[in-house]
Amino acid sequence: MPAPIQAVMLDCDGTLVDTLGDFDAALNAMLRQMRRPRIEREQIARFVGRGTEHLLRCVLALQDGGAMPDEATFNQAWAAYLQAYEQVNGTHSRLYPGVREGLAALQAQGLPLACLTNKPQAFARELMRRLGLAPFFRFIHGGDTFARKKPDPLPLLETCRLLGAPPAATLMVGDSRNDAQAARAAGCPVFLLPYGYNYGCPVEQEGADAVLPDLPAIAKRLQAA
Ligand SMILES: O=C(O)COP(=O)(O)O
Ligand SMILES: [Mg+2]
Repeated sequence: MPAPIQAVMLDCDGTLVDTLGDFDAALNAMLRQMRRPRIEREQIARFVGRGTEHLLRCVLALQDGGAMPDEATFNQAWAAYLQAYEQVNGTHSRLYPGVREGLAALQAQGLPLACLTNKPQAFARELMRRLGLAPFFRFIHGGDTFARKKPDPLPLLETCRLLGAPPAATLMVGDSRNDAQAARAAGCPVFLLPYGYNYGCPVEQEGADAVLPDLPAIAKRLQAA
């Protein structure tokens, strides 16, 4: 770790919260409404992490032999999905083990924290509130907060600026190559957790500064540094 860490940004889906149950419920409600076949969780997990547009395009293309949806189909899916997700948000989600303790340990070290996800901001804020995590974060930023989303470095750079810490001293904690690529491009150090959604690939190959088992292990590593 080149510079002492002054602030931490944490991804949401696959890092803090196992949201696969919410994605499952909302996507299958959308597909039902569109009179399409259902999709299984294992398949959904491979599409999570690059935001809602990407998720919907992947699901529809999978069902249509790889053909991307036309605008009307996409717009229908988008409206149905957002409505369904808003209804289920948090109902079928659970925190990964150690998340609350890990966030408390980071906070106890005096580190300002931000949640930085590709989920729409309104859904992310409501989810954090429902799970009781909102008070840990100075900012909760989503995929629609800035002009571009991860793996673009922009949301990380903007969040660092708001946190008042230089990118080189702001740690990104995530579960996927989007987080690693965005962090690299922003000049932020990055730790990955192995239990989330990384397109079905092991996170060890994503070039992170470290892969650690859970959030408490990350807090311990920062304290020891
Ligand atoms: O793709 C999403 O909707 C959320 O993904 P993230 O929380 O891992 O950024
Ligand atoms: Mg993630």
